[in-house]
Amino acid sequence: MAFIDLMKEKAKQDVMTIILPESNDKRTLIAAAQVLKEKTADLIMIGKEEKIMDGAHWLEVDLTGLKVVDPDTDPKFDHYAETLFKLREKKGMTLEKAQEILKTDYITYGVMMVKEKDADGLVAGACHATADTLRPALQILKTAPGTELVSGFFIMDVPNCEFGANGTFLFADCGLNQDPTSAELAAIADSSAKSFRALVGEKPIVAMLSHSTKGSAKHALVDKVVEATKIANEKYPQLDLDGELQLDAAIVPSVAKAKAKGSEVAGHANVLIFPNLDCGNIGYKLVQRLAKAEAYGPMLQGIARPVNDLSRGCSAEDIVGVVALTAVQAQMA
Ligand SMILES: CC(C)(COP(=O)(O)OP(=O)(O)OC[C@H]1O[C@@H](n2cnc3c(N)ncnc32)[C@H](O)[C@@H]1OP(=O)(O)O)[C@@H](O)C(=O)NCCC(=O)NCCS
Ligand SMILES: CC(=O)OP(=O)(O)O
Repeated sequence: MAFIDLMKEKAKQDVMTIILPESNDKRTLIAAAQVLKEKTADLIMIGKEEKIMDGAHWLEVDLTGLKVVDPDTDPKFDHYAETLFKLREKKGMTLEKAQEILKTDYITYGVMMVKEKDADGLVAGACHATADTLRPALQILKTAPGTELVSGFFIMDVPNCEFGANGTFLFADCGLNQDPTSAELAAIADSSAKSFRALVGEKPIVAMLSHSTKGSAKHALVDKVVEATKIANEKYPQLDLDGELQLDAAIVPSVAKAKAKGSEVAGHANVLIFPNLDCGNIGYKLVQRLAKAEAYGPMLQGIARPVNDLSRGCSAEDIVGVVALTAVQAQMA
């Protein structure tokens, strides 16, 4: 069974409530209809019911079962405004500002619903840049206890691929941390291994990627990954993790033999940790667009409750996939 079909089956076993706040986005409406039909989640959209139903009618999709929350009439509006004000008061938030944000920013409204456990998770980003999608979640939900930082990953499902876990990989960080330090890279590796095990269900084999394999190049960029590998191996000795490795040495057994003899990770990696966001973001888009891989994300890991992002280049099918993965994360939260 394909990875995403397994996720959908899991999601159906204990149905979670997921918010899709971008009710003005056509792909989101199409995706919502499919999610409701496949019963992988109960859905809430934020906005004006009449407008959403008009959109659905025009797109000829069926949104029967959808719950719509309108901030203008929601009886919980005042509670959310008061809570947001209190949460962010030290950062200069006023009650008036909180009310204004919640009237106009549906993503923040949805994040407040997740915070207050009126929903189990949220997916947005089809028509908002990542910074605008994730900032409210980082500010309001914060990092999960026991986690050093929030990071962004993709599950990549590559067709006709013998590498990774039968073509399934986790790539991180592809969405959030722009220039992680060595310590942050090590923390991203640990979170990624946990996410891979939880979602893909296989043993994570983690490669710390670089343009160098085991000292083949010298540069401060390489030193950062060498240090990250050292920190990760000291801090998380239970992980199968190695670095610094080039991508071919990380996933292709024959290249690993030549470049990284003796490494048990090289040639077998299924969790790929990129040295910075340029590499991660460009790397996932290359694999998605040129190898025609399914790319689900950017998913967040290390956040207190499930909120996940999308690329503005996503399809309705991608949204359906990320909703299923979010529901599975919510089941485990
Ligand atoms: C997400 C992002 C906007 C946050 O940075 P920012 O707007 O400068 O905001 P700040 O650094 O002030 O962070 C806002 C809050 O989030 C928290 N935060 C930011 N990054 C965090 C992380 N990785 N883990 C945990 N918390 C984080 C901060 O601590 C801060 O909390 P506070 O306001 O309670 O003090 C920034 O990291 C970013 O732009 N990332 C790249 C996104 C992107 O364009 N990706 C490419 C496409 S996917
Ligand atoms: C993940 C990502 O790159 O998002 P966007 O395409 O919206 O910038």
